[in-house]
Amino acid sequence: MPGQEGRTEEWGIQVSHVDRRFGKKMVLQDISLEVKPAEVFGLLGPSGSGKTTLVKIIAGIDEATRGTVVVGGVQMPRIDMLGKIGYMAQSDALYTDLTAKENLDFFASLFGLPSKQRKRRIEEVMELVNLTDSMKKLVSAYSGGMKRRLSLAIALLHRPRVLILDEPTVGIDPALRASIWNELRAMGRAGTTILVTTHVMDEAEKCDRLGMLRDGRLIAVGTPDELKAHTHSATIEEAFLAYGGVRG
Ligand SMILES: Nc1ncnc2c1ncn2[C@@H]1O[C@H](COP(=O)(O)OP(=O)(O)OP(=O)(O)O)[C@@H](O)[C@H]1O
Repeated sequence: MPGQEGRTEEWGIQVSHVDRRFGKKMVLQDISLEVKPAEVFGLLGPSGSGKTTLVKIIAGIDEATRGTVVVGGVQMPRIDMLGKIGYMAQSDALYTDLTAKENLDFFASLFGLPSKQRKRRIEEVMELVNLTDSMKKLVSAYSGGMKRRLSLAIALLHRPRVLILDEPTVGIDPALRASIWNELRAMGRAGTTILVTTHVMDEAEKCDRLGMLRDGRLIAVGTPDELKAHTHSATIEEAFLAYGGVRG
């Protein structure tokens, strides 16, 4: 239907021959990868390997020096994709002098969430990240982990078809981390395409497929089992090291 969101099968991500250079520094080199619709795809790599730079380009916040990125059939960056992509940055983009509820209201209107659905959806996402009791608190009084959780709630608010999460569970305790991952898996099954960066190996195991980045290059792509089998490794960490990665 014209003007309607695409069908689930259209919401994949295609990255083709992407370079990103900052001055003389080549931060991403010839990255090509495909995230299939409704897949949970993990980007794994040590600090400084280029994960954030790559997800920013995919989300349309930064632009490649060379190469193309297509999300949901649309070449990025495109301002009108804002409402279709949920992006959670590594540093929280929150208004600290507002309450959580006020932040959610602001982003809900920015995303064009119909006001009828707004209240209910805000309650749902806050419940999901276990912040219901802190809805009216000023964000300046939130801990680091609470801010991460609120950022995640905001990224989920408009039920985006594509969810891009940059280290979403940093500073979040193991029990809540497990419940957030359960929810991400459920969203994947329900048709959301999810791209997530992580340092955490047990999170990597929960992804359908993984891309391993080192020094701005993609050194391996596959399911966790494929990557382990290919390198005769017992764990993803061992596989990563076998592919030439370094510890994060
Ligand atoms: N705006 C910029 N100008 C110059 N260099 C940059 C810029 N943004 C990123 N870089 C460099 O690009 C490289 C990759 O950074 P990036 O943040 O993408 O890595 P990362 O894998 O996400 O690391 P981390 O896990 O620590 O977040 C780093 O060497 C960083 O210093």
